[in-house]
Amino acid sequence: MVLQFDPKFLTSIAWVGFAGLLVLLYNNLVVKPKRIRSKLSNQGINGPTPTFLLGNIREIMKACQLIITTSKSRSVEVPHLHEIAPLTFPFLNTWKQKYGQMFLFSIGSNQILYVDKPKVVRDIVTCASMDFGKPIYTQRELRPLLGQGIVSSNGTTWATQRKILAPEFYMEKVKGWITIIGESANSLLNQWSSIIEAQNGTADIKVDDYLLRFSGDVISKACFGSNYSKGEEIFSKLLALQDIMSKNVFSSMIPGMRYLPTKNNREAKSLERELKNCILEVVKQREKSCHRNRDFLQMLIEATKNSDLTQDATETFIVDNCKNIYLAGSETTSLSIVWCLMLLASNQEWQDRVRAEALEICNGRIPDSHMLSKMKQLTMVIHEALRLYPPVPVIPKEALEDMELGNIHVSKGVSIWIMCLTSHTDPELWGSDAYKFNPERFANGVSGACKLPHMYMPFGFGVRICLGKDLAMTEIKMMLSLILCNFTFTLSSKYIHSPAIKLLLVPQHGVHLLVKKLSTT
Ligand code: HEM
Repeated sequence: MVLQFDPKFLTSIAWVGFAGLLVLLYNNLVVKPKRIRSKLSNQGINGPTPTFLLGNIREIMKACQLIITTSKSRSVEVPHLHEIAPLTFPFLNTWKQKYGQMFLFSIGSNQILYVDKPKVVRDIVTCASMDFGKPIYTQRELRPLLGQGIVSSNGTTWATQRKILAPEFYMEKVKGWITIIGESANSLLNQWSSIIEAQNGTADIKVDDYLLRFSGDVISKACFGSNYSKGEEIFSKLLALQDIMSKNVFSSMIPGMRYLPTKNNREAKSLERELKNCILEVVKQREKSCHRNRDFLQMLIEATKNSDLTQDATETFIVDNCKNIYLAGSETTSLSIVWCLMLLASNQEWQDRVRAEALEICNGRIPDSHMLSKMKQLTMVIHEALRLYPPVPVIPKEALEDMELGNIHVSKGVSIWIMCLTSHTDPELWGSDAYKFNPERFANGVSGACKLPHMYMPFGFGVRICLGKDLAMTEIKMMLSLILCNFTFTLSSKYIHSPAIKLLLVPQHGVHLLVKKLSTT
């Protein structure tokens, strides 16, 4: 029997559907944001007026553009004071002066509550509720990059992923990777030595890419074991995808933007597909081979074997989490080393101090984890660099349900930005030298350095705290101690001090160092 419908009936259905869609859009783009704003305004929290669809994107882009233009002509010198929030987030700085330590602004239709008040930050940092998660906009807007992996997922999906992934990065596991880390670091030393030799004793080296290769190399080997050359291919595709996505981070948040067939969107889609195929190819090879490595990829494969996930869900779980570990673990680590080198190059006294410590402990050997744990002065320098130049300068969260945070009623759907750049340099918490490089403040740990230790959060906070913290600290210490034992370095005249945001806190023009072999006499 063939069902026949009256065309008039079908037209009315289409109109009802269209009207429903309009109501839904009106509700999401106008009614909901207005309700959120008015609820916060009643609690004394205000902010810049948003425009329809764009929110405050125009002001944000204008402020950032101004900074990019002026940075091109900025002088070479590293400032005596490392006050970088006004350079990197000029719009937040302006609004903070106008609306105080808490205000609301919008990116597209996303309502963002900026919080800088120590008492409220403390309540947020200690909130263990599962209703407090990662912003939904990161899942939506950064989907090609992050998929539904651990970095952006929420609820039970996140809890399952964390339970499987976290033990793989405990210190005991990291100790098992120490040879891989040492070998990858050694390969950088050999490359720099050859360049220095070829340039008669002093080389001007832009260090960023070497360090990114180092941290990518470590993850490739730790995650993919013997298939690590495939890991390198995956890493370079991910970097290309990250580059595309970081170009229009704000405009991609305009509602509907990600559906348009723009050049960027098409390229991102195609790279996303290639990445998926690459990772699944390695998985297939593994399943055929009788040789089973005990690496991260194998653990992901085995975790899905005992689950009731469908074939599609299994593939998504493996692919997205491989991508997440590369993204979360490579550039963050390499940037931390780059900022440490910049600070040590411009503070000769500290460079000499940490070199003396590293030489004494290493005594000509590649350090093991016990030797690394004895490097107290180096740990102080790393903490100080992470304080002044945290690679993740803003930690975004979202109220997934209506909730109370530090006496503020926050509606479901409000994103909350905790900016560690500012909490790391608040003179009330760190003293009058808060903007100065002074690793000595960490001589008695974080609690000795800061009046409210929870305000130091380079690795985030709460249940979502970085799970690669131990691996990152081990890599940073290994690389820095070996560089210090083999080379001396100062800032090159090519270096332009220009911290900028490209998803992470990066030196916009890279870090150029003048590097010499350390004389052993
Ligand atoms: C110095 C280097 C690193 C820094 C500064 C850093 C910083 C961060 C920050 C700020 C977060 C967000 C925490 C939050 O939302 O409260 C995070 C999450 C995460 N990091 Fe790291 N990270 C680093 C290295 C690594 C490494 C080496 C790995 C692994 C290979 C890694 C894996 C992750 C993962 C998987 C998450 C998501 C955790 C979750 O949501 O449950 N990170 N990291």
